[in-house]
Amino acid sequence: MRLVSSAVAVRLHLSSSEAVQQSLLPPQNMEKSDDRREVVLLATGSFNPITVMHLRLFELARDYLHETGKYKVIKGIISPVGDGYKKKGLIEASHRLAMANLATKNSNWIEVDSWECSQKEWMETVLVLRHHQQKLANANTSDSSEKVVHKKGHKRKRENSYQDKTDRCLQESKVMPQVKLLCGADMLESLGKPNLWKNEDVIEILSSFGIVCITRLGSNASNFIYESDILWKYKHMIHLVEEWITNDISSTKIRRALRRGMSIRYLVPDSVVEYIENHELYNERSEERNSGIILEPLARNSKNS
Ligand SMILES: Nc1ncnc2c1ncn2[C@@H]1O[C@H](COP(=O)(O)OP(=O)(O)OP(=O)(O)O)[C@@H](O)[C@H]1O
Ligand SMILES: NC(=O)c1ccc[n+]([C@@H]2O[C@H](COP(=O)(O)O)[C@@H](O)[C@H]2O)c1
Ligand SMILES: [Zn+2]
Repeated sequence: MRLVSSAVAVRLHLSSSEAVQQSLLPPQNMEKSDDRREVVLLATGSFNPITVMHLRLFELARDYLHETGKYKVIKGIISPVGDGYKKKGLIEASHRLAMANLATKNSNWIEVDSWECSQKEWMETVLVLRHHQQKLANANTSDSSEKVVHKKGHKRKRENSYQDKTDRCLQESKVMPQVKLLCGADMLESLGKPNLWKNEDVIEILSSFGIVCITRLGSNASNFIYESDILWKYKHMIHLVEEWITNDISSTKIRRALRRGMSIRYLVPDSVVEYIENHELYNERSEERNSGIILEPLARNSKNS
């Protein structure tokens, strides 16, 4: 349930006499005021295949944001990249999507979204963030336009008066959840690779959304922020989360183990192990997919530069 400030809730839903009654009710009957900003965490990546560390990123980020007292994480979204990304060894999105769905089956807040990987071509991460932010905005607007007021025992649609619009804006600015990019420190560092990311995209990701970054062995996120002028400027939009229980699980290592016929049990969820076995995924042949092909963002950005 979405929590709105009680003042706004009172103005939106109640007549003045109801409002007076409501204000006299004991606190447990009133909608609790919660000033924390709602956040949706969006993780993009290959997920080739999904590992338990990908799931841990979400848990770590949520704990961290809740501990600040300023944010309330309402959803996590895993968005596997489309086949057009052309990364070496990237298997079909349909399999990566299916494995991610199996892996998140037991989570009541992390979901998998197929919008990005069902696009014909690879798309910049900023567009994926925009898409999910827009989806939330649409849901929010239709929610509020469907609200009804009770007057003389009748229900009617909210009027579209100036006051109504102002109320709605006030409510939306209060409750509109913010999509934030969730990533590991290696992905943060990739922002500095020539031709991989456009500067304007990095600026928009930082200024309009923000990043929650989990530390990773082999990467030094805080040093990278220090060395990058853009990241330094927007450092207030980057939440750096320390993973104390370090674990160097990566999809590359999972694929390597599989090629060598070694067990990957307990590194990925059991259902994913089973899916990989049943579909005979990941072997020397699949590792050669896209071999010799330039990664799409590199190809696209060097063409345009
Ligand atoms: N062990 C980890 N610690 C921190 N972040 C991680 C870890 N594993 C994956 N991530 C993050 O998860 C996101 C998706 O990563 P990706 O699908 O590339 O997995 P990966 O394990 O890094 O795979 P690969 O080895 O193929 O690059 C990225 O933001 C990446 O930084
Ligand atoms: N310019 C960009 O928007 C850009 C560049 C490189 C990678 N990415 C994204 O970052 C993620 C990286 O995933 P991998 O670490 O698995 O390669 C993917 O989701 C990819 O689409 C975005
Ligand atoms: Zn990676």
